[in-house]
Amino acid sequence: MKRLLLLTTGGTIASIEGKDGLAPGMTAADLFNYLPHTRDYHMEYQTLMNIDSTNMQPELWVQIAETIANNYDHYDGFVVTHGTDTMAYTSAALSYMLQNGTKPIVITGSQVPIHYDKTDAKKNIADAARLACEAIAGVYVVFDGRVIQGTRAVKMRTKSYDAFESINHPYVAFIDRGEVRYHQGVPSMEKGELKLDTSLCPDVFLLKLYPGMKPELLDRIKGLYQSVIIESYGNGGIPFEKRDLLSKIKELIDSGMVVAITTQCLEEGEDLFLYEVGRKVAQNLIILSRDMNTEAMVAKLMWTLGKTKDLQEVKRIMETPIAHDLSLEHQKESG
Ligand SMILES: NC(=O)C[C@H](N)C(=O)O
Repeated sequence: MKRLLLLTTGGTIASIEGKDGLAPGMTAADLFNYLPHTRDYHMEYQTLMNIDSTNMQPELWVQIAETIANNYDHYDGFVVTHGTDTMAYTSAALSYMLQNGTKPIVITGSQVPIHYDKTDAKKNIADAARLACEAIAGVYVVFDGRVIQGTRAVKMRTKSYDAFESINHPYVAFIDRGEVRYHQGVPSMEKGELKLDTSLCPDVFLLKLYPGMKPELLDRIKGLYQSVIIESYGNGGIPFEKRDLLSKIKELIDSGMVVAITTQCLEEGEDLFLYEVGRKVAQNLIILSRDMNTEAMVAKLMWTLGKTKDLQEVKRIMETPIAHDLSLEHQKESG
């Protein structure tokens, strides 16, 4: 019989109606009571926090990661319940902070509170516990029967049950009536000891580009942040005519800031070298996102800056795949 640890953090799954609207109010014991009785596992539980995931912070990621690491030897798998709004950031952050493990860490939540008659919560938490019994390693999001690599989940829908998709990466598995069907075989496991690395530097600014943006904005973030991720357009270009953002970016880099370029397009990633508007940027020391999603970029950059401020080294770590967060084939194919 597997030993599982359920850690609850709040979110809609644990929410009840308060006078100001839905807010988390159920404990880990309450959620545990909704799980089906089974002989497959023995589960213990702990209420870690009780927040709407809108209130999630990098320091709380560290708390979740440390709790898992501290209990790692005592359990075979972990289920973390979490609000959906920032679940993809947390799943990515945990993927970086907890590497080289040998056990599943499964994050789930729901679109509808668990105590409602019609809810996706019961299925999601049961599926998550089911996956946590598997002999696989790493961080996964389980939602609506889909198993998604922790670095590849993106919340696509605000209300529907199929809220999450796996972006730029195959689904790991599907869970149907308690049966786990792996999509491309059981994920292979690195043999080793769990490596907990929670050094984070949250000085990461995220900027979505739009026609008409004032380049002077970037002067305001100098000193306030150590880095900026720019969600540019399409394959990844930066305007250099009229409102000249390109010169500002050069200034930022010269001042020692880390600048990363990603794209507003969810699928297929950036390809900065394709167009003049991109190649001009690429002449600078820029971090390339390849086909990483923004949630993973934010978490990875915070995690990387927690280790080094050396731009070359930051670039090396950011552009190296960790926990399947980016595919190197991606640019070979398109370039
Ligand atoms: N469905 C949800 O869980 C949304 C909620 N606002 C949260 O992220 O905590």
